[in-house]
Amino acid sequence: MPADTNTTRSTGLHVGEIRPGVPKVDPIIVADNITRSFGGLKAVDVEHLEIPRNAITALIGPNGAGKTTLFNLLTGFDKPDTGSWSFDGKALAGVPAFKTSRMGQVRTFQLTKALAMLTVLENMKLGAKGQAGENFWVSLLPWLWRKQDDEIEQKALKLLERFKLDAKQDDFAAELSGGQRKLLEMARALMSDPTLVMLDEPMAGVNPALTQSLLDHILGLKAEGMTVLFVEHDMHMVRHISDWVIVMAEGRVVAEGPPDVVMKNPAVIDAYLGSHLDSDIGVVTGRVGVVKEKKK
Ligand SMILES: Nc1ncnc2c1ncn2[C@@H]1O[C@H](COP(=O)(O)OP(=O)(O)OP(=O)(O)O)[C@@H](O)[C@H]1O
Repeated sequence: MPADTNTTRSTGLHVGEIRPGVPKVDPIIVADNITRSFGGLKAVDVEHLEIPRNAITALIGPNGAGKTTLFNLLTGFDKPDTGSWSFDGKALAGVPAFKTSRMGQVRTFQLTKALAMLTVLENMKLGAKGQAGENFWVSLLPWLWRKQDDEIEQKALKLLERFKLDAKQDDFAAELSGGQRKLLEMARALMSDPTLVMLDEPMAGVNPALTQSLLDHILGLKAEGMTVLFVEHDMHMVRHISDWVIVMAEGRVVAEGPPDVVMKNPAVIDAYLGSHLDSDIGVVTGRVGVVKEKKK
């Protein structure tokens, strides 16, 4: 992958004045009037939102802002009360999760108990799409599914090598460290050759020793032409890795823009980001265009 592409922040992603809901030059997701309530609580109330293609977008906001609920809606794991949205120009409302993933939109999952009881390689194989076993007629022809199984295994092993988990292929996923689990979640997502990868708190529980590796892998996805959308509380990561930041609060998009612009917005800093903006992990990622300003 070209080194400069890997570290260059994408700019010029939006059209016109920066504001919540601003149109993007080349959006991969376009969402309109998405609402989802739980009882009397409107967890998500998004009027218009566009996610830029082949860029890294962070979705941030305080606890309970609606980030996970929006993620669930966009990926078909939950149904909105109202709204429509498209992925790559195709309408997605009402499309279930397994179909959105076949269409190229995949999300990572925290390792559940059941998945933790499987080996690393078995977890990877579960991430493959269009497996022969899903097709009744093909499943009756053992030579067809055995060949496919071999191909899936080869692909899984290649990815495990890339994520430096090949030595762990026969270990139970439960035995992995927090950071290795995150790498496995990402590697498993790549089994379906996605165009959009949605990461759920990729840095949560990651030991600093693996931070750089994780960041490099995420930058690598973009360098390969994928789009990344992630929910994250780690503001250092958000500042340094994202090309675009979307801020949610109380279900709504309250701000969005390039990280340096959003994070200089006093309302965003005071209300949502707290005061830990004074240190910098630019040295870790080596990204160009790193935000230098420190909060006074
Ligand atoms: N299944 C549910 N049933 C009832 N209320 C829910 C459900 N899921 C989410 N909520 C509520 O919706 C609101 C938004 O929650 P959500 O998990 O989307 O926020 P979040 O921004 O992802 O928060 P966090 O950063 O803490 O993960 C919260 O008030 C939450 O309690």
